[in-house]
Amino acid sequence: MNSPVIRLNDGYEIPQLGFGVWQVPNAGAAAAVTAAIDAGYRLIDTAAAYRNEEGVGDAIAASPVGRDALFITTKLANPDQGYESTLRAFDASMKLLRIEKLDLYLIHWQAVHRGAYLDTWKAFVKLRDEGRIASIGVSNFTVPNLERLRDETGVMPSVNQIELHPRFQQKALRAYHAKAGIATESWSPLGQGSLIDDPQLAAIGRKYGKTAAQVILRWHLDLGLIAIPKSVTPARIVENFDLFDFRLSEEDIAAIDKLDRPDGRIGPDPEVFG
Ligand SMILES: NC(=O)C1=CN([C@@H]2O[C@H](COP(=O)(O)OP(=O)(O)OC[C@H]3O[C@@H](n4cnc5c(N)ncnc54)[C@H](OP(=O)(O)O)[C@@H]3O)[C@@H](O)[C@H]2O)C=CC1
Ligand SMILES: O=C(O)C(=O)[C@@H](O)[C@H](O)C(=O)CO
Repeated sequence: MNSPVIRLNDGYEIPQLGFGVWQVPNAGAAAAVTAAIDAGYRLIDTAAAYRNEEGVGDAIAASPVGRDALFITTKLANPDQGYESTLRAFDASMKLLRIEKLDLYLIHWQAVHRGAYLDTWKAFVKLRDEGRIASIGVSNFTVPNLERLRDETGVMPSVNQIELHPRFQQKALRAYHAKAGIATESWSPLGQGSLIDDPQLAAIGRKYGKTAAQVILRWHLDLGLIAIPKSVTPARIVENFDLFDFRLSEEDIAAIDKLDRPDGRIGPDPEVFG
């Protein structure tokens, strides 16, 4: 079964369920991405900072699925922020990925102290206008900086990829995205694996004959989010895509809603990181 898709504010469609490759070594990236494509994933999420774009490129080149059926995301690394440096970094990523056109390019972090995200965004708009990228977006951006991009360039990001999982649900930012027409993409959707042992999630899973991981990922989909779980374990790669034969009840969604914690963040704080 195929992943459902979400329509972005620029008219392009993105698969709702994808495959992330942070912490997958370059040498193992081709095998992991090939297993993911075999399992049915079409969205692959990498980044220059992951240093595995070449391995991802190997899997794309060898894929039995045509390039047009795949949706490739990469991200601009923080030290490359700035107008000219972004143009150079984009070329470097495309050389490693060995593709003609990128589906989605993200500014990895707003990195406010660098003072360069606006110039970076202007370079993104140029690359999009030249047809080298379909969709442009950001990651780890806060509302004032999203609005600054829109106000200064007239282009609102299509996606904001943010840390989001049942213990850190980002309700306020999600509500803003919904009003502003920005798609929310959940990074570390499984809480980096920390939520898998939650007994409540396992109990919900038993009702559907599913694992806690599948319940969490189904929750992302039922909320209308894009989720990009990572695994290098072939059975888990398959398990995490086996979500399309059930939906969570309103009661179960309400129970997961209560797992949200003000201190539930696992990764860096976007206000200061980068
Ligand atoms: N924009 C950003 O700043 C960030 C983006 N990301 C993106 O989000 C993706 C996903 O986030 P990530 O931090 O990797 O964490 P995830 O929430 O996807 O969790 C991955 C961890 O969970 C384990 N796991 C996966 N599936 C299962 C399962 N079914 N049962 C039990 N354990 C499981 C994996 O182990 P194993 O691999 O050993 O199977 C791994 O340790 C990244 O790969 C990256 O693409 C992530 C962080 C920041
Ligand atoms: O995985 C990513 O996309 C990240 O940005 C993380 O590596 C993040 O930089 C981090 O967790 C650093 O500790």
